[in-house]
Amino acid sequence: MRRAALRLCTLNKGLLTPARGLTQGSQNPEKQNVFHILEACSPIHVNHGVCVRDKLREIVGASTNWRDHVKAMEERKLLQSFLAKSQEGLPPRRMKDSYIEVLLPLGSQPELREKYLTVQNTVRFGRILEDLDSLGVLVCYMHTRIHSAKMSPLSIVTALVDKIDLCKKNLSPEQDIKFSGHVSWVGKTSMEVKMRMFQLHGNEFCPVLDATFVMVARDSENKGPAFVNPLIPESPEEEELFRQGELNKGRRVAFSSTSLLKMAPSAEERTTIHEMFLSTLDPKTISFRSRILPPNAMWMENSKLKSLEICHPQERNIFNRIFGGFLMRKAYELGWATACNFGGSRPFVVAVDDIMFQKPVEVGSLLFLSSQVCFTQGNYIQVRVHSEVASLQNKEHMTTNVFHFTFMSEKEVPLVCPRTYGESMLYLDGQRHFNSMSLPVNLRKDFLVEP
Ligand SMILES: CCCCCCCCCCCCCCCCCC(=O)SCCNC(=O)CCNC(=O)[C@H](O)C(C)(C)COP(=O)(O)OP(=O)(O)OC[C@H]1O[C@@H](n2cnc3c(N)ncnc32)[C@H](O)[C@@H]1OP(=O)(O)O
Repeated sequence: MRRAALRLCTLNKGLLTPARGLTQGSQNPEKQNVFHILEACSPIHVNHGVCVRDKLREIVGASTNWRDHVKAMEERKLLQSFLAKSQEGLPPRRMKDSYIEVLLPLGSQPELREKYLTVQNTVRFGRILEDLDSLGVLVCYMHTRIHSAKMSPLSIVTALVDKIDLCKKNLSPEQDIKFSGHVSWVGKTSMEVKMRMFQLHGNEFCPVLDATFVMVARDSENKGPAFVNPLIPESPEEEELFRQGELNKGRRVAFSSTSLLKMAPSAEERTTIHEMFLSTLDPKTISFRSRILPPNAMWMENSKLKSLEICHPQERNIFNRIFGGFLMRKAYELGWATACNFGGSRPFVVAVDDIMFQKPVEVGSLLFLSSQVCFTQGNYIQVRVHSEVASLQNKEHMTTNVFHFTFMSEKEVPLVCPRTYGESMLYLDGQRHFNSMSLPVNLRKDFLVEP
């Protein structure tokens, strides 16, 4: 029985109330044609849709031309001396110090809308993943900023998308979207960031998405770890958020230590797999070797889709590696196509969890994405996308990311049947991811988030 699927976005009312000077851009008609970063203390208004990235580029001094990227990285080496020797040497920060809001004016900028549009007149979720990634990093730069320095000595990278839960709302490409985010927990070199997304309905921004990312600070050259400012919770709500961050870290450690790559499945899981195996034996032959598909089922291997990306400089991030958001968009779109192909209708995403960025992807890499359905139940399709890069010298492949997406189809989908032991482990891993969410989701017509 599925325990959970979709968490409702709940706004912590009263928490991190915007400071003086913070405005909701779309309520001001004069500002509707600009993309805002609305920081708690100093609102910044920029005149085009990539201002979060421009701001990030400014913070780290990234080059805008690829031919200058080596020089820009050389200049960043000089910032090493600004790195703290210990965390205690850094001033503590409050949650509101990193709080920012960003407005995506889809409602008023038709040229921007094109980038976000699906053929079904909904918003491309892959684009939202890119925006969340950039915003998460910007939030961390707000937390760690050195007021006296123009550039940050830190290289902040995405380590994990812990989870993204979507609320039951249409995402219209014709209404403004607002993002907000702040640091909610810090370790020594890592920061948990909570982000929310809202869409304008009438005069009100309604919550549509909750996301938790973990970012890691590295030195100026992105070669070793670097300390981040401590975080001081200021109210009972903030203390609760901080405590939750601590628990999240513990949960991740526990989840990873019981990984099927390290430990045998539980007794219940073994029974599940054996029963599935028995259901695929041909009763006529009385043999373990003749396998047939049960009714309304598909072999897992037949659900696979693959793609290849050549990682051009255009897709680089501010540290001259491939932008995490781009990797997520590509994996998401392949995952969506896999679910679409499997379920025979256009599915919509209900949750994303545990996207681990294990290794950076270098510019120029060949990125191999491999996607498959690993678990299904009712209308739900759990998809796993594995990405690896090939070294051109020795042809070795190295895993860079594993992505987990939960989709919902309009109609009931076939069972997915593992044939080998390895596939059975994928099935159980998919089931674990599927069960790790919190509330049941009922199929709703107004819940449409497409690629
Ligand atoms: C005209 C255009 C021109 C444009 C030019 C510019 C173009 C701009 C376009 C893009 C703009 C936007 C870019 C914004 C940047 C986006 C970010 C990225 O893309 S980033 C790209 C995508 N991302 C990447 O490429 C990252 C790839 N991954 C890595 O590099 C490494 O795995 C690692 C650094 C993340 C961790 O290395 P590891 O050796 O394990 O490190 P340690 O053992 O030292 O631990 C350090 C801390 O990390 C913690 N921790 C670790 N893992 C996890 C986890 N899974 N879960 C949770 N926590 C984790 C660990 O607990 C510890 O915490 P603490 O106790 O100290 O507090």
